[in-house]
Amino acid sequence: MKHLYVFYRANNMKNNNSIAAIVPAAGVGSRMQHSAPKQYIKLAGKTILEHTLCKLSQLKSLSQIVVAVSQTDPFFDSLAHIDSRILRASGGQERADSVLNSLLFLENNPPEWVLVHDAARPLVTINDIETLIAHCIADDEGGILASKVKDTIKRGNTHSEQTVPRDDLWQALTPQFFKYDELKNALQRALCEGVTITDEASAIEWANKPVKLIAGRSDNIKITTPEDLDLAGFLLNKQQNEQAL
Ligand SMILES: Nc1ccn([C@@H]2O[C@H](COP(=O)(O)OP(=O)(O)OP(=O)(O)O)[C@@H](O)[C@H]2O)c(=O)n1
Ligand SMILES: C[C@](O)(CO)[C@H](O)COP(=O)(O)O
Repeated sequence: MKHLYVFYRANNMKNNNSIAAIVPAAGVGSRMQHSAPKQYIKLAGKTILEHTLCKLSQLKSLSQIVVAVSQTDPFFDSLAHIDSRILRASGGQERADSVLNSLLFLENNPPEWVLVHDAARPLVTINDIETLIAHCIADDEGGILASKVKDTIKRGNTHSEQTVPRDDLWQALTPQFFKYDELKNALQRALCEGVTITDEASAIEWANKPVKLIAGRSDNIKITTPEDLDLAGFLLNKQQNEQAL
């Protein structure tokens, strides 16, 4: 019995304050209308996914970088050179399924925290990620990068019916940073009950747990439609030039 207990502890105990990154990269990019999934479009010399992984690989605090890709993804092997911490998990039908699969992939040696970051957001800065992690760990609460809505917001379909007060409106960005157990349980339960989950915070909110809003740069855009490509390419080049100085 004692042996069994020791075996259980060794295999299921979380490393204190350990952090694994999860990168959902199994989407098809339907809104991009490109021949390949958008994460494999090349901008400023690298694919979007390579840019994202190069950013995360600068974070020494990460124990693993789990990338969820579709089962037929032919490109994953070409990413291994970026960082030895990169591991492959299976993508799912929706983004939330890809994240849950990645959490389950980590189940045998779970980290204390997970940092979930879209493959499609290569412009995130290390400074913003470190700020998010520091605030959440200091307060022992999960949170997300978000940017305050800047434009006047209208509600309506063909005609504007209302101007929506925006004082407390934020755009959700990634990374989103939560305790491993809390996120896995919330996501599993919410998906089981058929709740629509578009980001990790929506699962945590549904579970009535707090989500910190940490102001991040609004140019951490999610590359979604063709008109995002020129802007993202310009900003990636700018970041690379600044880093080279
Ligand atoms: N089944 C899915 C769907 C999305 N994603 C990932 O989640 C991130 C954000 O999703 P989104 O921008 O919506 O990507 P796509 O689903 O690829 O785009 P679209 O909705 O236009 O098809 C992307 O990095 C995408 O690869 C994923 O891992 N698994
Ligand atoms: C997680 C996310 O990037 C936050 O903005 C977003 O929810 C991804 O999905 P979307 O359906 O494209 O909003």
